[in-house]
Amino acid sequence: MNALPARIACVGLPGSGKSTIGRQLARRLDVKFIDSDLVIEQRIGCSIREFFEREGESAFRDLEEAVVDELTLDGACVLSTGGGTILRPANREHLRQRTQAIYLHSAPEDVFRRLRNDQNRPLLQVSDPLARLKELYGVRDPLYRETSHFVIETGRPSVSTLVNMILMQLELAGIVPARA
Ligand SMILES: Nc1ncnc2c1ncn2[C@@H]1O[C@H](COP(=O)(O)OP(=O)(O)O)[C@@H](O)[C@H]1O
Ligand SMILES: O=C(O)C1=C[C@@H](OP(=O)(O)O)[C@@H](O)[C@H](O)C1
Ligand SMILES: [Mg+2]
Repeated sequence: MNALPARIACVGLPGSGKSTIGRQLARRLDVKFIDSDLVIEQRIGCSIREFFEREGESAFRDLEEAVVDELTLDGACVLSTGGGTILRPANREHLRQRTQAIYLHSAPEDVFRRLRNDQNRPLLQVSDPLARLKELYGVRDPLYRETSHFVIETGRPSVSTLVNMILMQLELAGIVPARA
């Protein structure tokens, strides 16, 4: 059994449930919850969508890389990343080496259903968001897999069932203690 509790990270497409599941998982493990997007928004003083529009994606990725480097050295926590965090090789390496990374695998159709009416995802403010999600999936799915230690299928189960499934995987791997 490892020294407990571990640093756990959630990776996956926008709408795969990283923020929602990460928050519940942290509560269940009684560790701090950190959402890298919220940390970035606190630092820039505006929404990520506004920042994207004003400064462009690459300025956002620079900031994200600095924040991920910092947060993956923080103590025991559940860290929910942004969907594009895995695009930068340094982020993939930090997540792989410093955390137990969980890929919340979702089909583009599932996340499309969840995010249809969400105005806060800058990359999906296009005329055909489903086509955009399929494109993102094609590029990113191999990178999520390369980064992560566990893959969880999120298509059908509820958030609380997924949290239980993740806890079970982490217990089986000896990363968190088995519940009584
Ligand atoms: N397994 C799930 N079943 C149903 N709804 C979900 C599931 N996972 C996430 N959601 C919903 O989808 C939306 C996006 O989730 P969110 O946690 O913001 O995703 P991410 O942080 O990966 O972009 C939220 O409204 C959330 O409640
Ligand atoms: O997929 C992406 O490139 C992004 C996903 C967002 O996070 P979520 O995955 O929580 O939506 C956020 O980091 C930013 O808008 C960029
Ligand atoms: Mg999120």
